[in-house]
Amino acid sequence: MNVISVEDLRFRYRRAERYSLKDVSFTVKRGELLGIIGPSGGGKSTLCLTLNGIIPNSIKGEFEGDVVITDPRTGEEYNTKETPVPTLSAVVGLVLQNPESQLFNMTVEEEIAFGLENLGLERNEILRRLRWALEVTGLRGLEGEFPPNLSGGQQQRLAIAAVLAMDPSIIVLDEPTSQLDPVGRREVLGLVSLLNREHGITVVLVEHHTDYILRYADRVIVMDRGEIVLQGTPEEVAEEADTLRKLGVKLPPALEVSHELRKRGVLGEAVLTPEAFLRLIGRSSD
Ligand SMILES: Nc1ncnc2c1ncn2[C@@H]1O[C@H](COP(=O)(O)OP(=O)(O)OP(=O)(O)O)[C@@H](O)[C@H]1O
Repeated sequence: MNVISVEDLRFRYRRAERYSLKDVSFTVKRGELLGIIGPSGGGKSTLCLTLNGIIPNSIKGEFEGDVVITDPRTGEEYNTKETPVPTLSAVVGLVLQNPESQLFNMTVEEEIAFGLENLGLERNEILRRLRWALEVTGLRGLEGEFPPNLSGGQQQRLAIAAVLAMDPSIIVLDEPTSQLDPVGRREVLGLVSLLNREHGITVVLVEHHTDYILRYADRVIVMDRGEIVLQGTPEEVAEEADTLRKLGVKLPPALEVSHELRKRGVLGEAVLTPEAFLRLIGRSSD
């Protein structure tokens, strides 16, 4: 079942000279983790904003094509240009780059409960969702903390908790780790994997760290200048290492090295992870 279906999408911001998205088409199946990579200015953030309808409903411009979101729980289909953003937000949660820009309440608990109170849910349901969001994001025990006092990784996990409390079946994350140190990045990407694998949440993840995308994504889209230039499984996309390098996409060292060794006839295949590389050259990764 496709939960996201994007067809011939073109978008130009008001007063912009060029289109930021050009003839973009792809689908995402229920439960998939779709990774989006590509150079700066390629249109990744713009694409994220089209997935919960902020474009074209709140940010206007020249919009052509269709983005259709299907709620896997009800089977209901929403064409984003005909659906209000709050309706779409209940199905597609959006997490942005900078956690600080998404946090504005006095405590962790208030931050998570904020959107819930506006939904008109019963007190018990609010508490159930609050507890679940705290638990799954590992923030239990920090309910009373002032969000700016949290670490970067905790702040981003809090932004994710606030989105999760809305109970979306799809989450779109636009470079959620770009402001984080390696510890924070591991925390957040670990949480994203958990949500996808253990909780069946469909994930669209824009991420500069290609190693994570190639390791965990089910499918990968590479964007450049508003267009999808490559699309496929991590293995298929990794086959195009030369194209990726030309675009300025940083490749995982295992892929770089094994790709070079394959070109020279030393290895028969290129691999995506250090573990696979060690196995290939006959050393266990244990
Ligand atoms: N609000 C805006 N108004 C006009 N043009 C914009 C706006 N936001 C983005 N753009 C333009 O749209 C194009 C795509 O930008 P976008 O931010 O979507 O790319 P990106 O791949 O997410 O880049 P980055 O990795 O730097 O975040 C760029 O040329 C950018 O200048």
